[in-house]
Amino acid sequence: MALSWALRLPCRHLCPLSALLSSLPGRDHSLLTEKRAAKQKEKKKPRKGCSLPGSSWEERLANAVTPLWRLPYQEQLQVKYESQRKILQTLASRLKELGIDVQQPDGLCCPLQPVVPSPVITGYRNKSTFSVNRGPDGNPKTVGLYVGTGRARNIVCVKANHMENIPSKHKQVAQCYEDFIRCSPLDSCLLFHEGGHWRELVVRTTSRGHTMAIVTFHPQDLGQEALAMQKALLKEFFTCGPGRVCALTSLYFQESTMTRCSHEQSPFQLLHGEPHIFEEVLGLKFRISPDAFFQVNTDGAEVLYQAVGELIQAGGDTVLLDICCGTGTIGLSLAHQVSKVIGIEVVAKAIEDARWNAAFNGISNCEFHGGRAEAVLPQLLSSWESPQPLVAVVNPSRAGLHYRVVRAIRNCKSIRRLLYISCKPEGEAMRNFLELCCPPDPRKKLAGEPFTPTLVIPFDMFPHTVHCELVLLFTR
Ligand SMILES: C[S@@+](CC[C@H](N)C(=O)[O-])C[C@H]1O[C@@H](n2cnc3c(N)ncnc32)[C@H](O)[C@@H]1O
Repeated sequence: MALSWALRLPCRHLCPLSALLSSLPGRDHSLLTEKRAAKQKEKKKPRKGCSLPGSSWEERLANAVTPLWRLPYQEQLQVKYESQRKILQTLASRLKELGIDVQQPDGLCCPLQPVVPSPVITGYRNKSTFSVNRGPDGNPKTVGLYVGTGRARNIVCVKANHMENIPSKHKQVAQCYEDFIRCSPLDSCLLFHEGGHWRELVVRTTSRGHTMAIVTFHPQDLGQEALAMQKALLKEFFTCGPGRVCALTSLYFQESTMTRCSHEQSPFQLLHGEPHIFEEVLGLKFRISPDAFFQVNTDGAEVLYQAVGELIQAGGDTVLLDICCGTGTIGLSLAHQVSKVIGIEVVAKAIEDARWNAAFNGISNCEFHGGRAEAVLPQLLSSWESPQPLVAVVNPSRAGLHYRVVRAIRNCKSIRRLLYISCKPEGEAMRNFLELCCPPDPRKKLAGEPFTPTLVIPFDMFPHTVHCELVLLFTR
C-alpha cells in the first residue's frame, strides 16, 4: 500500500507536518520548565492533587497525576516515608485489634527503612496510557491524561507534553496519534453508548530503544471491510506518513467494546513490526508481549529485585515461589541463588514470555504455571513433600491476593519466609497482611502458624507521585 495516508483521508482537520513538528514535546517542556523554576522561586508548598484556582490545565494535570512534582526529590522521599509510616501504624493497630501486640515504641509493627530512591526521576516510565476525550478547548479528539473524574462528569483530557514522569518518546507517539485521529473521518469514542471509534493509546518503550504502540478502537457497527481500511490507514500513517518519525518497533490494534479487554477476549492484532519488545534487567533479556505486565520503572525494578534477592536469604537448596510472576522477572533474576523457581501467572501471554525468557537466558531451574494463583497454588502446595525450604515472593496487582492463596501459604509449614511486594499496601493488600498474621482460625481454615511482619522497605518506583512499591518481609 504505497498511497499517502493524507491523500486517502477525507480530512476535516488537515494537519501538515510543520504543525506536527511544532507541537512535539520539546517546546512545551522548556516553557514549562521556566514556569516551574519561577514557581519554585516563590517556594510554594505542593497541594496534593488539587487544582489551584487560576492555574493552567498543564499545572492541574501535573498536580493531579504527579502531586509532588514541585518538591525537590529528597523532600518527595520524606513525604513518601511519612505516608508509608502511617500505613504501618494502621497495620499495627489492626493487628492489635486481633490480639497481636507487635507494636514497636514508635507505633509501627516492625522497623521501617528509609525510602530507597529511584535511580532516575524524570521520564522514567516505560509504559504510558493516553486517553482520548475533550481537551480544554473542547476538541473531542485530544490525546492526553484526565483531569477530573467520570463520576463527577468533569473530565478534561489534557496533553501530557509537560509531565515529568513521561519520556519524550511516549509524548511523540501520543502527539502523532492525535494528529492521525484529528484527520480521520471517524469520531473518537468518548462514551461507549454515544458511538465513536478511536480510543486509548498505550505506548511502551525499552532501554534497547524499542517502542510498542497499542491503539484501542471501538468497532461499533463497522463491517470487516471498513475495519480493514481503518487498520490500513493507521499502519500507513505510522510507517509511511508523518507517524514514521516515531520509528515504532510494533504497532498493535485492539478492537474493544469494553473498558479493558484481555487478549483472549479480543486479540491484539499486530499491524506492523515485531510481535514483542525486549528489555534488559540485571543482565538478562526479557521479551514483553503487549498485555504482559512489566515494572513501569526499569532502573527502579533492578534496585528492587536486587534487594529482594538479599531479603529472601536463600540457600542453595531453597525453592522460590514467584506468585503473580508476570514475565518471570523476579524469579529469573534470582534463579542463580536458588535450587528452583516456580512461577504462577494468570495472563497467558505473560507466562509464554516467562518460559521464553527462561529458555533464551539459558535458565533451566524454573517452571512456570499459567492460571489463577488461587487455583494453581493450593493444588501445588497440597502435594508438596520436599524437605527443601520454600520462600514465597508475592507481587499481586492492586486487588491483592485471593484468600485461597493466603490460606495455602499459611497452611504450608515449609514456608517460613514471605516477601509481599505491593504498590497499594493501604488497599486490599492490608486485608492480606491481616490474614497472614492473625491467630489460627479453624472456621476460616487458617491452621498454620501466623506470620510476623519483620521488616519493611519502601522503593520509590514512581517519582513525583505519592506512590511507592512497598516490600514487607514476613517470617514465622
Ligand atoms: C504487579 S504485577 C507483578 C508482575 C511481576 N512480579 C513483575 O515484577 O514484573 C502483578 C501480576 O499479577 C498477575 N495476576 C493478577 N491476578 C492474578 C491471579 N489471580 N493469579 C495469578 N496472577 C495474577 C497480573 O497479570 C500481573 O502480571
